[in-house]
Amino acid sequence: MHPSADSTGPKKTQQTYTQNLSDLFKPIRNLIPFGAPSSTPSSRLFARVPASTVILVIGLDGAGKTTLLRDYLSPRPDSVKTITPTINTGISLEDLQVGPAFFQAYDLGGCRPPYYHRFDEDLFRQADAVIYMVDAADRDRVMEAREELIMSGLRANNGGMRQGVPLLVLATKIDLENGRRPDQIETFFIDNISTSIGDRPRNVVGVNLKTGEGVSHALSWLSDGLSPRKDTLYNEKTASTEK
Ligand SMILES: Nc1nc2c(ncn2[C@@H]2O[C@H](COP(=O)(O)OP(=O)(O)OP(=O)(O)O)[C@@H](O)[C@H]2O)c(=O)[nH]1
Ligand SMILES: [Mg+2]
Repeated sequence: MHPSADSTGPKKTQQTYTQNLSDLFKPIRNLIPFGAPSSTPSSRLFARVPASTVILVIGLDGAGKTTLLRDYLSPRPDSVKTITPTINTGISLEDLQVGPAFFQAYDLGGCRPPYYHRFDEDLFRQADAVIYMVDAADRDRVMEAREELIMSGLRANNGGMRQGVPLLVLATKIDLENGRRPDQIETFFIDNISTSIGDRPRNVVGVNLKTGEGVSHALSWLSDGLSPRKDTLYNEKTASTEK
């Protein structure tokens, strides 16, 4: 809870929160000097995306966000910075620069006051791409994960993903016995909510973050679509995956 909430009540909290929201990311930019870190497979993959591209990595707790950042995108685990916003939202972001791109990960969902969704919306709105991570083996929470995506990411009135921003759904833990298959996740996350998703590039890829299965395929799709000289690729791939 925001520290001022106890003394000022909910209305003031909302105002304070809104007022500070735009300042939230300034410290992140200041903390991480822009420059080319050592060359890695991931930095080469994202080398051609526009400078300061923001890729939001989001999903419920335990979906695999930290594993993706630390084990697959980062040159070293300690390259991932944990950022606690200047206001006390109870949420921390993990931030990682990969070539010209910034990956920002945080846990979406849980038991939170409603104004937290404004935080979600703001993050979604500034994103140039969204990686939405879903634990395919957590059958009980797949519905919750979808509701969170719709509520903050897609249907927000003044926030949410901008038009045309690509959505990559990563279905993790496909190695586990009780995992839903990627095509089931696709039906649930894409086909059944196609009106909310709208006309944007989208893809669903099943991954095993223990072995890396599926990861480079998924990240290549994203980097290809964000790289200016291949801007037609999404249209081709999207067309071929639509049913
Ligand atoms: N078997 C299996 N385990 C996975 C996979 N992906 C992630 N895990 C495990 O799931 C657990 C949670 O992964 P994290 O990367 O910490 O998840 P997170 O989304 O960062 O979770 P929070 O920080 O709590 O929001 C870890 O023990 C991972 O090793 C996968 O594809 N297969
Ligand atoms: Mg984590």
